[in-house]
Amino acid sequence: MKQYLDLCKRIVNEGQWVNNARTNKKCLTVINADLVYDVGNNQFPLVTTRKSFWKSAIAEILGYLRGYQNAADFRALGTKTWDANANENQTWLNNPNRKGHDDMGLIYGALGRAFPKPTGGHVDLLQQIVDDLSQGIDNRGEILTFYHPGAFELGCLRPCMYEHHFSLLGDTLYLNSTQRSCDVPLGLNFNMVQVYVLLALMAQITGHKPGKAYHKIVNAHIYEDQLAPMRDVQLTREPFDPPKLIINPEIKSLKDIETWVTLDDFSVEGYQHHDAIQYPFAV
Ligand SMILES: Nc1nc(=O)c2c([nH]1)NC[C@@H]1CN(c3ccc(C(=O)N[C@@H](CCC(=O)O)C(=O)O)cc3)CN21
Ligand SMILES: O=c1ccn([C@H]2C[C@H](O)[C@@H](COP(=O)(O)O)O2)c(=O)[nH]1
Repeated sequence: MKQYLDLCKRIVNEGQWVNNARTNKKCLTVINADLVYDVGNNQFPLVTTRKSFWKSAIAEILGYLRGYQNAADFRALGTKTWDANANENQTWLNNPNRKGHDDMGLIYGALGRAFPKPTGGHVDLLQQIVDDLSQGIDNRGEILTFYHPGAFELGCLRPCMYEHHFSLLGDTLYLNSTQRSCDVPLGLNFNMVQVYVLLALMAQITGHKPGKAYHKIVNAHIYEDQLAPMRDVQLTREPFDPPKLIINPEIKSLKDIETWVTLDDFSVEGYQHHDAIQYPFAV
């Protein structure tokens, strides 16, 4: 929580205004932030200075792991967070590659679970990583990437958290996640949860202890219409102690994640938080 608040304060105090053409809004921006989550010691990085809808964040990461590319599938899992990008962005609505209502196109897991090979065919990057890690193999390239510049025109948004690199040291699993662009009031609130859950789940299904997750953010910003609630409300509040995340120990394989896991398999213990803040969302 402290590292999140420090980043928010840094943007407010030192950020520079940058015009964003895609959203037609100005963003107060800093470059580079490195956050670390101690998954092994269950230091769940949940924001306490406002109510966090953490289940929605977990639904997003489950959808990515399943390779979903339709906002209706995300809604069925328990989050509406992709509705606007799928259905309200004029550039995407005008894109001939959009396959109709709720289509998000070739993004995130849809790419990572079927990454096109230059020689034809696809690779399921996630399945390969799970297979390697389950056998205790770390080939120093256990990288789940969602980044394919040739596919940008086929999706509603380029992936923000675009790469997750897993590493084994002995029986402990580590994760380095990289994010190119970060909406700190809204997106990061979710992304911290997702990096944490991704390492916790991958350790659980591959039979390892979770270690630390390292989250690198390149462009960290606050949109112009989010600045006042962040500076004048959220940053005036004192954080509470972090809660604990509990994951159903019956989740034992990637198949389990693909077939029966729901948000009921996750719970949070001891979550004390301040009131909700509704931040504006830039489509
Ligand atoms: N501008 C922007 N910021 C983002 O963070 C973002 C995008 N676009 N587009 C793609 C995804 C969608 N994400 C979203 C979308 C909506 C919320 C949101 O509205 N959150 C509210 C309530 C969530 C709920 O009730 O489920 C919040 O208060 O956190 C969060 C992340 C993250 N990503
Ligand atoms: O997981 C996510 C997904 C998206 N975001 C934010 C970061 C930006 O504010 C927008 C994406 O806009 P681009 O013009 O494609 O950079 O969404 C996030 O923080 N986390």
